[in-house]
Amino acid sequence: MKIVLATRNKGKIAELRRILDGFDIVGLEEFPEIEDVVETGVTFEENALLKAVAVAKAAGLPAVADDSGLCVDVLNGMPGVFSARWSGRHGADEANIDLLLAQVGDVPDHLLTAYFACCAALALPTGETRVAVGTLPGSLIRERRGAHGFGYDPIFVPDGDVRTTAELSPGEKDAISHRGRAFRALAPIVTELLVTGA
Ligand SMILES: O=c1nc[nH]c2c1ncn2[C@H]1C[C@H](O)[C@@H](COP(=O)(O)OP(=O)(O)OP(=O)(O)O)O1
Ligand SMILES: [Mg+2]
Repeated sequence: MKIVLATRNKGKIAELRRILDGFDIVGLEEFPEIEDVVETGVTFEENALLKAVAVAKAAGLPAVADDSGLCVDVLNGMPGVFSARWSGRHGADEANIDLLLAQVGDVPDHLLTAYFACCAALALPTGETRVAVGTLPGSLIRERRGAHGFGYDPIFVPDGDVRTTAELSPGEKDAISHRGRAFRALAPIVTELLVTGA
């Protein structure tokens, strides 16, 4: 059974196609008529469900969506659900990083703890839904390092490593990432719902 990947973020698409290896994934590029979903929620779960439900209904197929972001402790969890549009323009990764680093410019290094969060959502055309979450704890650095990944990866060092998530190989990132954790938790739920209808 085909599953639509309800995201237009190229970095996520690459990761999710690896993580959901074995599922029959079709991209949103096969549904050019489906409009972007406005992310009006204030939690990752709300936005992930908005995206999955809208695409499942529009495509008439099961859809999975990801809503994710970077939560910085000294900023009380911001940018959080606003991560993609933190600098005011959606998906402007470099401007988002610049603004975030300016905001923590006077914060001592040892207080730069943060975590990535992801909510993975599945929706059926009937409106039935499931969600799973994953997080990756770490801390921020003030200079960009690494060329892999996307978004805030060049300034995020996961706990237990000295490299940024942009310096990890794709497989290393998938193994520990918030997205890997969320979608590996969702995968058996997808199988159960699609195969057995339970
Ligand atoms: O592993 C990650 N490594 C680095 N940065 C990340 C990661 N995961 C999320 N992020 C950041 C990127 C973006 O600033 C925001 C996601 O925002 P989010 O609304 O979920 O995605 P999006 O609008 O780009 O695509 P879409 O909504 O179509 O799935 O968090
Ligand atoms: Mg988005």
